[in-house]
Amino acid sequence: MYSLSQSSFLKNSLSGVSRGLTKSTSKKVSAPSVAVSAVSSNDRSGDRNLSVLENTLKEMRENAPSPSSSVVMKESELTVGGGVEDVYGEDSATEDQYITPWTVTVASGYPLLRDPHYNKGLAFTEKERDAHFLSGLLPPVVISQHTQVKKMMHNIRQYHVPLQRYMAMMDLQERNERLFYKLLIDNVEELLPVVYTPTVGEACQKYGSIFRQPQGLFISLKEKGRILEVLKNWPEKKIQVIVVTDGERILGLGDLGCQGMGIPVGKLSLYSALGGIRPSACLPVTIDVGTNNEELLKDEFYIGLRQRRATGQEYAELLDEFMSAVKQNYGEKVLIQFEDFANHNAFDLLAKYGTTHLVFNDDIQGTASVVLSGLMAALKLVGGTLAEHTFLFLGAGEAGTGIAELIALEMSKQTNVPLEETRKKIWLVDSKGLIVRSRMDSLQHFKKPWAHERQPVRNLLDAVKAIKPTVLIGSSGAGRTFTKEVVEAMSSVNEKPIILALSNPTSQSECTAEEAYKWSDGRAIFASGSPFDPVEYKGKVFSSGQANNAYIFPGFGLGLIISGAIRVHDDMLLAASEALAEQVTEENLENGLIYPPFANIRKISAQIAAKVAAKAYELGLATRLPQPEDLVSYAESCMYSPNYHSYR
Ligand SMILES: O=C([O-])CC(=O)C(=O)O
Ligand SMILES: [Mg+2]
Repeated sequence: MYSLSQSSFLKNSLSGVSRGLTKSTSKKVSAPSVAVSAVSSNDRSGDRNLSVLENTLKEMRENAPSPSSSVVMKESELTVGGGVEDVYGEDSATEDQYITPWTVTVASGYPLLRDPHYNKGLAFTEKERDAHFLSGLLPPVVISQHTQVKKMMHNIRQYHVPLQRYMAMMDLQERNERLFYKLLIDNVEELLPVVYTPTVGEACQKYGSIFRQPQGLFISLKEKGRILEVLKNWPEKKIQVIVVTDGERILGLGDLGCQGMGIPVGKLSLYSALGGIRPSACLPVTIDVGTNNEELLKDEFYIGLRQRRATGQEYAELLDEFMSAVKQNYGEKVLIQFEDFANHNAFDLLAKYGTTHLVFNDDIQGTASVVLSGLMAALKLVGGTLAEHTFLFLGAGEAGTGIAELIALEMSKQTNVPLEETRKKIWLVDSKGLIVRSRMDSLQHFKKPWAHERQPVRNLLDAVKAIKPTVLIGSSGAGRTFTKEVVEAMSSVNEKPIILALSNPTSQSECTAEEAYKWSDGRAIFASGSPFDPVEYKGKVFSSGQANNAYIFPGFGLGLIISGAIRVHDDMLLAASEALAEQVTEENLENGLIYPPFANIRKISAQIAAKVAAKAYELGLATRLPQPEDLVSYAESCMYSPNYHSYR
């Protein structure tokens, strides 16, 4: 049997493999910075499987979204599972990472049908069936991937319960990864709400009951002291993006503990589908330090540690060990996206690791970038510059203060007015009312920059009346807080009030699209974090955009990866906002849409990636040299394609 030391190497785009080399040598290859480690044993079916291996390697070389066009390759000797060959790019993290304690067979025959990375189901051709011992294992018919997509869509549409659709999609991902991504990419507008918000929220709430297969790495307090070892248990070695949560603030649903895993899994499937990052380069991680959710602690199906959350030093040490282990195992160019941490950790983690790691907080930075982009587009409808508008937020956490800061930064760049001044155009309301100077002493540190001079105001409605904002942004995670009175108050002071209800999932949205249009008498420019269907009001159909960080993070991450960026910089967020806003057409705007349709997201992601990468080069933060001439086509050429390849 011909097997690979961790078969998943195959799924990593590969730069080359050679057999029987045991001496350390080095050579130039024109291909990416990824690795293969192949292990041959004495099984007689080796040669059969080899053809799969070679073709798969070829396929992956063709399909490799790697930043490197040329890397030095080394072969060295390992002693795992028999005669060994190992090839790895020099910019891989450490050689040691390829010494793994076990091997996995690259399947042919029945196991091939059970391997989601290579399985093509009924799309295996006659020749492939003959060559790979599949004859008789499949019914006679051979169908195309296109027909498979059609069939799956038909099947999924039979389910009327969103969670069933979600489970059908997860099953597909476990069965046939390429078909899953093909389906998602080709039907992105229909399937985004299934694999992402709002359904992923319900999936997390019920994750214990629907859990079937681990889709990511669970790192709990039990793993303290051996997180590096745990990382090595993950079958993929060349990781480019990690999305990590500790489950404490999942969407607007609160503490879901270990069951927050649905979020990194969902985000990373968008990284691949929307941003073209190879699925095998994506690692979902949930850090389990317990949960304070009493219901989950009592739930017999709960999958996490049954204890209250560790905090303070215990928490910090676990996170620190994780961050160090990631860097040690995957190198410093792996992107770590923090997702759905509670406010009290999110800001500190970003500040702490922002100077040592390539980190990005999606809720603070991704949401900020997508909202700023929507505002740039909305200004084309309402007129004026950013600095001529007044902003009021409900919610002063990660999203609220993150967006506020990016708006203030952009205003400052546009007007040459210091940040301290531009911030004064932005007001935030939290659970205690308007954030004003007299509350300064009791405010959490991330709220302090927003404490401006004014009389205290106790609630949102009074704040709208007092501030008379032109833009109202909901980022509190609390649903139904933009009441009729609030929307009417916005509409009484604005011809076209801009109203963004960002909280997710739909149940937590500050108001519905229908409410926004009805209560503003059809004048609101509205977008929301979770999608709403078009609304008919007074004979006119109103479509609203989805102000969701899903527009940003996939392209943003791609831009970081293709430039080999080593740090995230705020100017990259601004670049991403501009790139996205440029994709909004006149026609979109005429229809009240301040975001382009998701149907074009791969092209949009390439544009975002190019602008982000260009900024990384400009700032001297890019390590992939020389800079490609045409970054947009380079980004496109690096994107993962879910089309099948032939295994001849
Ligand atoms: O996941 C989403 O839909 C957007 C997001 O980051 C959040 O709400 O936390
Ligand atoms: Mg989030």
